Amino acid sequence: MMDLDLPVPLSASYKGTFAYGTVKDRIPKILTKLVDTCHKQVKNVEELHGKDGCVDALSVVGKLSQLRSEIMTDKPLTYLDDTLPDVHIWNQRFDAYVKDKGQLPTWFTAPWLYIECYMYRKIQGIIHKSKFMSNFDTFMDQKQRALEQSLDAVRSLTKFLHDCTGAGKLNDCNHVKSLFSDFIQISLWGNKCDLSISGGEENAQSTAGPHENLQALHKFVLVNGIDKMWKHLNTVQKNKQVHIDIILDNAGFELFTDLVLCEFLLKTKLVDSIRLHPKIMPWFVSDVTNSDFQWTLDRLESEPLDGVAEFIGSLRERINDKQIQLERSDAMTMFWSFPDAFCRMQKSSPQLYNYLSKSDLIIFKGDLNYRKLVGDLDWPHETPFATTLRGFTPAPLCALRTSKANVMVGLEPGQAERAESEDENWMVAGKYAVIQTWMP
Ligand SMILES: O=P(O)(O)OC[C@@]1(O)O[C@H](CO)[C@@H](O)[C@@H]1O
Ligand SMILES: [Mn+2]
Repeated sequence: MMDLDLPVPLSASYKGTFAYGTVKDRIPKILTKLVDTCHKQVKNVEELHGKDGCVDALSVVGKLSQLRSEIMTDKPLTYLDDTLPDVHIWNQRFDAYVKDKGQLPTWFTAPWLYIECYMYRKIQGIIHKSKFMSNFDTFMDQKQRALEQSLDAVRSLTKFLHDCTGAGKLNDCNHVKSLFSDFIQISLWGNKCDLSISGGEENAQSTAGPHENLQALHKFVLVNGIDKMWKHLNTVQKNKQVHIDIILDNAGFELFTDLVLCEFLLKTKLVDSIRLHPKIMPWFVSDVTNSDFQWTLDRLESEPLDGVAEFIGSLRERINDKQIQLERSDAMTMFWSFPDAFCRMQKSSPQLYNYLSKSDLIIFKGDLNYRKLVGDLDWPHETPFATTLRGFTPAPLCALRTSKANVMVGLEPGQAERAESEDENWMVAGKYAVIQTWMP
């Protein structure tokens, strides 16, 4: 598709849009919480490293406060001057913007996807440059609190998994297909538990999990590609071992729903191996890093109720047997925190693209991944999903996304209007969702 035909990128330059509200209100709120978290660290760093530590920690607080102020006053973004391995990518994107637009990118005028990703990368650069806080995960306490608040749902979902997949329960193919649909939807709705949309406010699965009311949630799934995925996996399974990839999103309850989905897919032998792709750095408040993955397993394997500890034990066996693998290499994980639409992956991360081209199915979790799949452009809602991928088709793929940004494609005529009439915030409240597939 020629660039001149493309819709405009979502941007905070359009007052009243969700992007505008995000940059004007939600991002400053996230940064306020971040400054507060780092301020609370000053004492700890001083106790460990004396005066130097205090000065260093206060410098981090000062830089984060300055970042917040620059956003709120729509100042230009700046070159990144840290030593993280992807810094050149970010400065290349900065130069390309200036060359293309003839002006510096600012928070309210540059594309929303670029400035929001840039913000989280800038935070990481500030932290990484500090002398004594360079490995501090500024969102760790929020992520860990969110898991603690979701424990009832974790226990309930573990029991649900156990009851559904116990001895003799997986003999009937139609029943397995029905369970496949359930566990895909459970992983989908796990995506509501995201700490960026909530501006860092608590957003755990504090009620019983989505498995308790899938029927009621069903009408909010606007595009449902479950049948296509079921047929695809069964077709592949007839000819070869099935390997899939899950591009993870949020830690906490969402990660748990993804692990439950993995267990179901492996136990039913629908899939033979799964690679999970975390973020390389703390990202969009609650996105899962390798460290988050590890402490989540460590925390839950000491959870005595409802078989949670035993479930984690069986997951660890699958990890040891390489049926479940967590991607750890920087070269493969770095891309997920670039500001790029996924149609740029083949150029900016060929190793990852070539790896994903061998996958039998790539499942993209969450809203930010969806925004990158479709380029965060203001597509008409009835634009076919395949069109919006703009050639990003390394393998059969599926987006499991609760909608938290005002971009939604692949709808039938009238669907958007009906949803809008039901709820004016239908695209941004995480209430509606898509299970959107692309199959060759
Ligand atoms: O990718 P996720 O965790 O489902 O959602 C990320 C998110 O909360 O952050 C951005 C807004 O700040 C949006 O993409 C979305 O609302
Ligand atoms: Mn997220």
